[in-house]
Amino acid sequence: MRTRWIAVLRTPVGAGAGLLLLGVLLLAVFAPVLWSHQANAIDTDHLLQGSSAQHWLGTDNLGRDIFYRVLVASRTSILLALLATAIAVVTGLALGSAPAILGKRGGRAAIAVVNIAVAFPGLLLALFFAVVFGVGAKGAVLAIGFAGAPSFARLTQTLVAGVAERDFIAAARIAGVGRFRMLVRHILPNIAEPLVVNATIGAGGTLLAFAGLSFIGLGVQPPAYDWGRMLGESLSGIYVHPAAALAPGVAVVIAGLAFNLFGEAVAKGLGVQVPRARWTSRTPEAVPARDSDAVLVVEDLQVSFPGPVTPVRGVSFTIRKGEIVGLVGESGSGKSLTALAVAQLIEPPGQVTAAELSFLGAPLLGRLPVRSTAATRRRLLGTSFAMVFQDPMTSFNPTKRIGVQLAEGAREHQGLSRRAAMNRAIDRLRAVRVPAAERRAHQYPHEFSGGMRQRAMIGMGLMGTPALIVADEPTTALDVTVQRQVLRLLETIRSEDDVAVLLISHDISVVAEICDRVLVMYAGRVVEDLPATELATGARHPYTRALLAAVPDLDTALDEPLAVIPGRPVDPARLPDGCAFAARCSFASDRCRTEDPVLVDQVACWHPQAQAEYSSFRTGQR
Ligand SMILES: Nc1ncnc2c1ncn2[C@@H]1O[C@H](COP(=O)(O)OP(=O)(O)OP(=O)(O)O)[C@@H](O)[C@H]1O
Repeated sequence: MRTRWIAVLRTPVGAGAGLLLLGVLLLAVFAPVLWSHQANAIDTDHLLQGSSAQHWLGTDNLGRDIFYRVLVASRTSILLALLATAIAVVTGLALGSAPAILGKRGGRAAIAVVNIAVAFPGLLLALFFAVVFGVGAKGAVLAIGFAGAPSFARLTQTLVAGVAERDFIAAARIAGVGRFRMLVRHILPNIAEPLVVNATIGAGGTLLAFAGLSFIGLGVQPPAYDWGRMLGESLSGIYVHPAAALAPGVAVVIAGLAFNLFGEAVAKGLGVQVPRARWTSRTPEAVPARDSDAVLVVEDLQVSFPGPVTPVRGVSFTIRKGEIVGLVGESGSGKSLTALAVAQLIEPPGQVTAAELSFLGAPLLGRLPVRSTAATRRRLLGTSFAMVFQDPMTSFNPTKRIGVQLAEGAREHQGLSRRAAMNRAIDRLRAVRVPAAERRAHQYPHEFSGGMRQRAMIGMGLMGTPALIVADEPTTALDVTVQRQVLRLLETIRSEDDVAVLLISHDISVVAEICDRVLVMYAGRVVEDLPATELATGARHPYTRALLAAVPDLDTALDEPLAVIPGRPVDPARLPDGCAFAARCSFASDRCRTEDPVLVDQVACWHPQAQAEYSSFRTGQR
């Protein structure tokens, strides 16, 4: 990051703005020390004089030198502007990050407050607060600070929401990191840069606003003086002594420009822009897992969004100890939403309902059973549940060392000391075959290769004693060799530690390679559930068959076009009556177009096909 700032200062605009700002700040520090005497010296022989060799910009009504007074006023003007900016930023940061800390209701209230405050013109707010806090420098600082807060609150909200979407936040949430800690350690470091840049630009505007309040007599009071006050005092004589009125005005413009230009140059150089949903559910009674080996029981899971649109429509499955279950389907079939719902990562306005959603026998939805608390539910997920995301680059917080990120959850849930947690992190990195684990633990995510980052992500899941790893397209961003290594690693973890795995992929050949069972999803439903070994011969749903037929292999004729599934996946907002796949299915009958088939005997189809061998698909890799 430091090198990027240096690069900005090396550009002509960056260097110019930086020098100008440095000059203004040095002036604010040293001018009162060097020239207070000249600025305050009263010379009754030279009252209200124009420019002369002795007084370059003339004198005021007490014969004081305007030039030196403009220089000396720089400290009050800039200091008060910086103070007001600091108040605006801190208040804005507190208001803007409140939704991330306060949960659903408090968050909504904070957003409403910000929305209302933003709707008021800043100048009106400043005048209102100036009257509330009283006339004078203190009142003006508070007034301008609070008047500037809503725009920083909105900026913070936008930035926090942007970071909250990232996978490393989801990973930290699954690891059970608390809201406050999440904000301080994961979110704020990632939004600090745009905030600082915007605060710098904002300081220019604050300087101008402060001069405005002093100009109309609500800011700095005599005998103190700032540029605004000087401007106000000399305005009446602008036609006789223009320099006396123009000089403080020019000073405001130059100082304001210095902050603005510098902020803009840095924003441009760093690529900084100058400007979701929580858990609700039906409340089923706690249903104990019916199967003592069941790690995850999902019964009639629905995920919906306002529209209304229900991209996941009644998904049911059970994953048992040490089982690897594949969830496969085209893009948009609802695989990721299913995984996110299981991980409790669907945010409002998204809604999750299920007849049952339980993990290791504990219900994840609805009212908590007696003697259970939200903290125990969080701890259960934090220690026994792991999620691996598609993009290993976004899965880690870029500002923190890998080892620290792995250690964080262990410190929180297992109460390990800093050193013990770091030792476990190194041990887990070794377990996922990261070479030179001790050295690597002290490196940042960008120093890891893609495959190594993905393995480190799996290592993060292994910090506790996971019973289930949900891996959402864990190999899609990796090349084939690394993809194979990651799949092998998941398989090894399963066989060594009896960990269950839900592997999500749009690639049926990846799923077939390591899974025990395959769930095929289409338009938010599981349309077929079958053992992976039966994929080649036992698939009965026309959609599963179409997915299999679209996988090329060494026997695929090179001179013929690759098989594709005709048509496009359905839009969850516009589901047809009957079977959602009917429009693309060559076996569809009138019944298919009017009646929606349900999963019976592991297949949801009115015309399940007889078992057959697929020439173009092999599961022989297993
Ligand atoms: N926040 C949301 N609001 C409305 N619709 C959404 C939202 N998130 C996802 N969807 C819709 O839900 C459907 C299923 O999305 P999901 O991400 O689960 O698909 P997927 O099968 O995982 O696809 P991919 O492989 O591309 O990730 C998509 O049509 C998507 O547009």
